[in-house]
Amino acid sequence: MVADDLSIRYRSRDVRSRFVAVRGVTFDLAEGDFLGVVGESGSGKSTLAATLALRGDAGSGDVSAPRICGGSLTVDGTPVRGISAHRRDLLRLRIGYLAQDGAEKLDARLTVAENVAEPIYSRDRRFSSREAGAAVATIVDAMRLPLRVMSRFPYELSSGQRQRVALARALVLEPRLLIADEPTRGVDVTVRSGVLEALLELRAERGFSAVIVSSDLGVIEQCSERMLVLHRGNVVGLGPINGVLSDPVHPYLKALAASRFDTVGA
Ligand SMILES: Nc1ncnc2c1ncn2[C@@H]1O[C@H](COP(=O)(O)OP(=O)(O)OP(=O)(O)O)[C@@H](O)[C@H]1O
Repeated sequence: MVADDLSIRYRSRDVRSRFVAVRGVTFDLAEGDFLGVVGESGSGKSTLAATLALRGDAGSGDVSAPRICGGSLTVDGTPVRGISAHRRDLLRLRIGYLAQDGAEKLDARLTVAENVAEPIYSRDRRFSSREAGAAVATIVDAMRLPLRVMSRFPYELSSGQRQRVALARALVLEPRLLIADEPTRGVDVTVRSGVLEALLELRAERGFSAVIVSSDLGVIEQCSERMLVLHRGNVVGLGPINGVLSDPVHPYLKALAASRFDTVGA
């Protein structure tokens, strides 16, 4: 994936909220690379994540969806700006996407196993149920969830468990690229590290690349080598985490560097 001077805006009917939410993002992500995206609330992280996952507006007419308004985005060698909805849908199959509200979007009428299996059957209705069951159990287990949750309904789980179910759903098709917006949102601190370790183990096994969004620097440090820091829609830092925080000039980077020191000292 390559983003080159990528800018994203919303085109709400309300003129006051038609604005460029993310400006001039440039990075590349090689196979197996994990890139963390950090920033305070409203800095544009989810807007960027949805766009990278090709969930933005590509002629869908959805006015609430973010839209690329400058620069370019290339996924698997395909420039995505202006591609047809059909080609975009095919590309999407290679991307696992955990939206920020992924846990809330689980289907309350389906069990956990059915929710996780749903992308498999959306792709191929006649897929073998035995193979689908094995793929679901493997990924649910990898997300450090007890297998007994498979027969439960989402509302019977804790919010952190639901987030892990949503993450399992994003990974069940073994995507080449994962875009995970707050993968540890609501996840108990005692399990958080386990979930991030599980992602790293899966990377070692499957070799996928990922963009991991979090407002928590500790989460990013644990699962990625590089980070991109957003502040009010602008990139204020990009590179190896230690490098970005070693000599911060921007006030937000200074605050991030200080928070890291506090955490280490605590
Ligand atoms: N559908 C939308 N229409 C118009 N503006 C939007 C829309 N969604 C988000 N925004 C605005 O875009 C900006 C970036 O929002 P975004 O959700 O990407 O930030 P964020 O960094 O993910 O924040 P948080 O950590 O709180 O989720 C904010 O000013 C937000 O109000």
